Parts: sequence; structure tokens; C-alpha cells
Amino acid sequence: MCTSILYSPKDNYFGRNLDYEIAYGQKVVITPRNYQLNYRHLPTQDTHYAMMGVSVVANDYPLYCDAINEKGLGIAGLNFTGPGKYFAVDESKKNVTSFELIPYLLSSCETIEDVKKLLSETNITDESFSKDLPVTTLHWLMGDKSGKSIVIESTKTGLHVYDNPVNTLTNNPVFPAQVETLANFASVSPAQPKNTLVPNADINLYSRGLGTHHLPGGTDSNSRFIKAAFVLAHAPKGNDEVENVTNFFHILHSVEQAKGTDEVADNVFEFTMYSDCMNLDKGILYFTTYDNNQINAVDMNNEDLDTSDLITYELFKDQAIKFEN
Ligand SMILES: C[C@H](CCC(=O)NCCS(=O)(=O)O)[C@H]1CC[C@H]2[C@@H]3[C@H](O)C[C@@H]4C[C@H](O)CC[C@]4(C)[C@H]3C[C@H](O)[C@]12C
Repeated sequence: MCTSILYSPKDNYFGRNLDYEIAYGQKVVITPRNYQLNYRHLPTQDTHYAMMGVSVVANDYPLYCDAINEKGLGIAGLNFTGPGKYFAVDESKKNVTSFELIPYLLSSCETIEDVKKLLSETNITDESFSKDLPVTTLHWLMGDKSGKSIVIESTKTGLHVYDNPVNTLTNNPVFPAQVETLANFASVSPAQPKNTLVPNADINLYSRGLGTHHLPGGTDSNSRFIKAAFVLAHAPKGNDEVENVTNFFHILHSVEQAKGTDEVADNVFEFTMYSDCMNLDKGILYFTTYDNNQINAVDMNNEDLDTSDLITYELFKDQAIKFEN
């Protein structure tokens, strides 16, 4: 399972938990403006917006899991097995494979309005990158500097783009059905509840936090959707970068998966491999990983973005415990 959010206290922060059981050797990857972007069905782009995110690099191609561009547009791909469906090439549309979608959108769009326009003439095709890296069915959360986000879903009924009122995305079911379930938890609150159950009885509110008693805590995607939407909606808005990056990771870590809690096959467990937080306004990617709680960062503006080769940084690191004695 995965969870992605857009948090906008002042600057806008976009990112995700990547929960899975298979590591693909992801790195932090910057694609500079003059890296040649090739597509299966579209013309090569010799120059485009620079982008940065978490990616697998295969045959010198950036296979992004999530990324932002230099204009402050962010995107994350999350598993969407079941409802998700890609199509054969459609000559009346711009055809883009699912693994090209992130560079395709980030290379030329500045806002989610630009994305909506481009997607209205786009078909996502069902071709794989290679035999070893087959097609994965995803849906995507995208956010920009306006503080608004959209969800992109390609299903058997076609390509859909939904405005996202809660700036949160997890996995199944389809996004409109996910949003509908929020109603079941509408009374969840950070405040202590009023006794409307048996108003005449004197009910002892025996614990703090009883307003969240019905908040789901499971690792399933609907539970994480509700919980992340709640924690995000009530997150404080800090004044400085460190405070807001810290808040961001607390929101994501409220739905992270500890090893041993989500069994996907006999004795195989999904867990939160990494969490990232990308400042859309400043072009900085912060990250933590399962084995390293330290917040690490890469600032794309500290690189020469007018170059043509991919720039990579290690993502998975060892734990760094600071002994005090
Ligand atoms: C597994 C990841 C999604 C995590 C997630 O949503 N987990 C929930 C699992 S489930 O619902 O409970 O089954 C997805 C997100 C982005 C995906 C990667 C990106 O799409 C980039 C390439 C695309 C290639 O086609 C396959 C390898 C790959 C490198 C993908 C591997 C894998 O499918 C990733 C890493």
C-alpha cells in the first residue's frame, strides 16, 4: 500500500510513503533540462523542465515512482491493481506508456490546469518498459503550488481526472468510492466528544483522544486514506521550513507500515520502504527510509540543471543513531 499527500501550510509539500515488499534499487534522481527524453510514440524532447524524484534508472532512463519539476508540479504513482486499465495505441490521441507518464507531464506542464489540458488528448498505453520491468497498474496524485491536487485514473471506462478535496491518495477502490467513505467518519474529531449517546447518563470520558476512537488504524488502503486525510486536515501550519517538513513526515508516518504487520504472501511482508517530502516552491526533496529515520535532503537548485546527464543520489541508507555519551 502507499499513501501520498499534498500539505500546504505556506510553501507546498508533496510526497508519499512507498509501501512494498520488493526493492527496485530506487535512487534520488535529477533529470536536468537537456537530458534527451525519448518516448515510444511521441517526438524526442531535447530540452524540457528539470525534474527530481525517486526513480529506478534502467538503460539510462528515469523510471520515476514520484517526482516534482522546477515549476512546482508534483506527481506520485500508487498501485491500482484491479480497477486500473491501460489501452492499446489510439491514433487519435497522444500515446504515452505508463512508465513515461511522469516525465511526459513534468517536462512541459507547470500547473494541474496544464495537466488537465494535456491529459484530455492523451491515451495511456499498456506497453512495458522491458521483459524484466513489466507494466504496473497505477493511479496518480498530482499537486501544484496552488495547494490543489488531482487524481488521474485510467480504468475500463477511460482516462479520468478528479479534483481531490482532501489532497490524499492511497490505493483501491476507485477515487470517487474512496471519497464517499469519508462520510462514515465525519464525526471523528481531535476534540473530546459530547455525550450524544445517552445524554441523560453521566458518561466518564476515561481517556484523552476519544474523538478519534473510530478513526481506522488498519494498513488497508481505505483505513489509511481516512486516517491520512484526518491527520493532514488537522496538521498545524508552521512558519518555517524545518517545522513544516517535520509536520509533513509526522502526517505520513501516521500511516506507515511496520515490518511484520501486512503479510502479502507466506511470511512476506509489505512495509514502508521510504517516505519523501518535496517542497514544490523550493525544489528540495527530503526523505527518510525504513532503516534510516534521519531526514536527508537533495536540493535540485544546487546542481547545474542545464546539463544532459542524469544526476543520482543514494536513497537507502543505514540507521544513524546519535549516541549522547
Ligand atoms: C510498488 C510501487 C507502488 C507501491 C504501492 O502502491 N504499494 C501498494 C501495493 S498494493 O496495492 O497493496 O498491492 C510502484 C510505484 C511506482 C512503481 C515503479 C514505477 O512505475 C517505475 C517503474 C515502471 C516499470 O514498468 C516497472 C518498474 C517500476 C520501477 C515500478 C515498480 C513498482 O510498480 C512501483 C515502485
